[in-house]
Amino acid sequence: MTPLERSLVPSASPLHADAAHDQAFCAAAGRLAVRSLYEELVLYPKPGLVSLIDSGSHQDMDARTFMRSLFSLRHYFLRITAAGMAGACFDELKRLGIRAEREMLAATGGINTHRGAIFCLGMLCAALGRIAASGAQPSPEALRATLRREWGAALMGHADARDAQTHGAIVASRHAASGAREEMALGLPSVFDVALPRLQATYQRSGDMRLARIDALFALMAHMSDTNVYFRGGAAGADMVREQAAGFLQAGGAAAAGWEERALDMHRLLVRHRLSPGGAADLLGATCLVHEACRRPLPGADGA
Ligand SMILES: CC(C)(COP(=O)(O)OP(=O)(O)OC[C@H]1O[C@@H](n2cnc3c(N)ncnc32)[C@H](O[C@H]2O[C@H](COP(=O)(O)OP(=O)(O)OP(=O)(O)O)[C@@H](O)[C@H]2O)[C@@H]1O)[C@@H](O)C(=O)NCCC(=O)NCCS
Ligand SMILES: Nc1ncnc2[nH]cnc12
Repeated sequence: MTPLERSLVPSASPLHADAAHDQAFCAAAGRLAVRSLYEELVLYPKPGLVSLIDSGSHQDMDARTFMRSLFSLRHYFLRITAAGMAGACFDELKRLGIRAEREMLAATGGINTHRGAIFCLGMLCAALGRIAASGAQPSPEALRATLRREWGAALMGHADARDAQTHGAIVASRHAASGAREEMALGLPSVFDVALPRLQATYQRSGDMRLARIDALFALMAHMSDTNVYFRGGAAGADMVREQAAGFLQAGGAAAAGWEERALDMHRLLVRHRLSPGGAADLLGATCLVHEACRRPLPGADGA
């Protein structure tokens, strides 16, 4: 851990006496969150999305924009883990999230690369910190229960209180579609009930994490309501993304022969229609974070 990382964890949690352990844990959780978003970025093929190979349906951003964004977020995830560990209320977490959004926009020249990720992975990091403070090990069940118990009511309020004309708000007013706020208020059902089981099943069968992430991404696209897709493509665009992704999974997903060509076909189709499932990309990052954080203890966690 660097001295700067150490200084970002202001004081040990009152519940957990060992400051060095707390600092190591927050630094490891922060690095894992950034790495999870990096794993999402480098995955290919991803229909309509930016990768190292191409910019999908985007004209104003490429992989370099995402790398700049990730660099700007490295201290945020550490800070929000520490805040969760110290028992912060939602308003404090929100202040950190808003500051991180500002830093991301400054790093990308005003382009929204990771707003959904700042929100969803940020809350997950806070929950990881909270669990570590109690001396427990993270598990998907513990993460979900912590989100509900500690910040559930405030997240419900956040979902109801739309204060700005964001793309998500515009979509909510035009379509019967939920978005990041509702997903978070319900405790990330798309991550815990849809993407994580799919990622784990494919990984168990194939032992190949790339294939597992591909299947998890397609499961998300087939299931969720992604305000990015609705904003650009309306209900017809959202139906197209869901049907195409469901068709890919019905054909056997990433386990079936010829899966890569089928995924590329969908990529080309979405690019033709200018559709980009950015919400699904963010939730894939969240799924990778949950999977890795629960697989083995993070440095600094009790027993690690
Ligand atoms: C709660 C907020 C995140 C705001 O949400 P809201 O829905 O009101 O506002 P949006 O600005 O639209 O942001 C929502 C972002 O969430 C992602 N997303 C979409 N659907 C879902 C979903 N079902 N579940 C989870 N996440 C979802 C999505 O992120 C991706 O979209 C980015 C690009 O989006 P956009 O700006 O629309 O850009 P383009 O398509 O390029 O636009 P055009 O070219 O067409 O013009 C992409 O990169 C992904 O990141 C949405 O962006 C939040 O703002 C908030 O409350 N912030 C405060 C911080 C906070 O509360 N923190 C708490 C502690 S962490
Ligand atoms: N790879 C990606 N492409 C486009 N939007 C995204 N939002 C998060 N990750 C993304």
